[in-house]
Amino acid sequence: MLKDCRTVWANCLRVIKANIGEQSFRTWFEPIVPVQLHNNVLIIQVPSQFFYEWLEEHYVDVLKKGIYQELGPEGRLEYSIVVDQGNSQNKPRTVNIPTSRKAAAPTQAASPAAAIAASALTGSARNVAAAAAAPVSNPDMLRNPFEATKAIDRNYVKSQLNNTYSFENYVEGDCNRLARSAGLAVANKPGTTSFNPLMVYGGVGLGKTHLVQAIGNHIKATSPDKFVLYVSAEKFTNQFIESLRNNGVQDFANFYLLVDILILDDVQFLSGKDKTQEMFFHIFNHLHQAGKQIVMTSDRPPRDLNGLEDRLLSRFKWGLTADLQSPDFETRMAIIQNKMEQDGIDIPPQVVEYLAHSVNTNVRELEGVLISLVAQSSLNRREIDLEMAKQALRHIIEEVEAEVNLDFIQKTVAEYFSISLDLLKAKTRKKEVVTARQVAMYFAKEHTSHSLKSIGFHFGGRDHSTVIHSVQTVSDLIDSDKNFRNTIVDLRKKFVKK
Ligand SMILES: Nc1ncnc2c1ncn2[C@@H]1O[C@H](COP(=O)(O)OP(=O)(O)OP(=O)(O)O)[C@@H](O)[C@H]1O
Repeated sequence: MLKDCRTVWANCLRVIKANIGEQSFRTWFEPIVPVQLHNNVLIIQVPSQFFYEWLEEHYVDVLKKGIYQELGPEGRLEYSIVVDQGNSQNKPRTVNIPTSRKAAAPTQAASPAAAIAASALTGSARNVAAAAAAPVSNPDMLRNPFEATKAIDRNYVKSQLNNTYSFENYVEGDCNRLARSAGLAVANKPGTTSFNPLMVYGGVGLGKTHLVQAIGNHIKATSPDKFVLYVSAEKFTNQFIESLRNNGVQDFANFYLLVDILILDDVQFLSGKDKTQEMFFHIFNHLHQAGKQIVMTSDRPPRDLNGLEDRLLSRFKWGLTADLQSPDFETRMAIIQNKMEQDGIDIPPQVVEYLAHSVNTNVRELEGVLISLVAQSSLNRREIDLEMAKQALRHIIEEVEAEVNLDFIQKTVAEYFSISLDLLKAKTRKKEVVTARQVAMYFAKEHTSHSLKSIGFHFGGRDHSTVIHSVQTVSDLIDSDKNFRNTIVDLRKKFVKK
């Protein structure tokens, strides 16, 4: 009797179902569509390259068993798949790939750990010439994640969002404007903006985790049906290693494939971890192709992520890469005020200003200083005042003041000449303001590594020739005007390390 592909596949499924877990069956076999049976070759359609690779790695034995039972020893299996071309410009195409092994009497199933270790993911299948056809997709493939997590090792959901991180308490400044607004766009329309993946990078303690957690919290609050997962790259790696050890790689992948918004923190941690990168690469492809949102952080720009595979790095560039810089004086002030409000701390304005001037390294340090000051105050039962702040922060301040920065110079010079900071940077040509501005530029050139162009920019957007002129004028006045020389000597003391 002539068999048709649907009957053969239905019978194969029966064999498969009896041999694997229900969750795995639903995730990996229900989305498959039988398309053709010809000369003992059964062609099945799968939704993606990753899907095909996963089947070949993890279920080839059970597939062989089914085919053998239905079509005998000469039976063959071929996959019709959507090939990821590794380039967002190219549309996916469908290719037919024969299974790596021919149907045979079933053998002992290889352990998933062994399979992944001997990974055939980069095998010849990738190079098979593509035959153009319509892409295949099956939206049912992603099941209700919460249902799935019941069946899957609960360890995977342990690292989660901290709801104290929000956009509301993430202070905006020049240092983070692009990253913050891209984050907000992603949070409002996950998976549908061109910021996918969104990669946020920046130095230690500048707010990467806060920002990406705010994205996750926002999505959770506005779309409770979405499965948002925040995980550090370190945790991801440990879970993966653990899954290898426990023969639980399928469960690991099953779990991650169900995520709607994947937030991977500190992606630089994957450097040099080839197998983990490979797993992440496939999860990334699958989620991206299914229109799911991916958000990542890194302590450096993608081009400096040595030890990460090129194919992964090239995918990071598909979306948007936004950096976080150290906050400027005004942003530091706002961050302190925000923190005071949040924690109900009361600190006099001049102390706030002093802190914002003195701690200009990173936000975490700024917060740390604030906490230690509050602790000192409560231990000594004393109101926080400038003296106490100076005393408490002596070590940090000394360190920081050793590096005189532009903010500090501008503020000190403005104070010395009794004019406002705004006026110092304004367009006005009033004589006393011009002199103060020229002096401040002179010290900026002397004490910072800013270029002439950058100095001009920080003084109300002036060009570099204005800075050259200012420095020259001040030098001439030092030579010709004794009073002016004394002013400079006086001021210079404030910028020299004691
Ligand atoms: N713009 C900001 N507004 C308010 N708080 C901020 C801002 N940036 C950072 N913070 C706070 O600073 C602290 C450090 O931030 P976070 O942990 O997000 O930094 P990170 O860049 O992820 O650091 P690491 O490099 O160590 O992972 C957090 O308490 C965070 O809430």
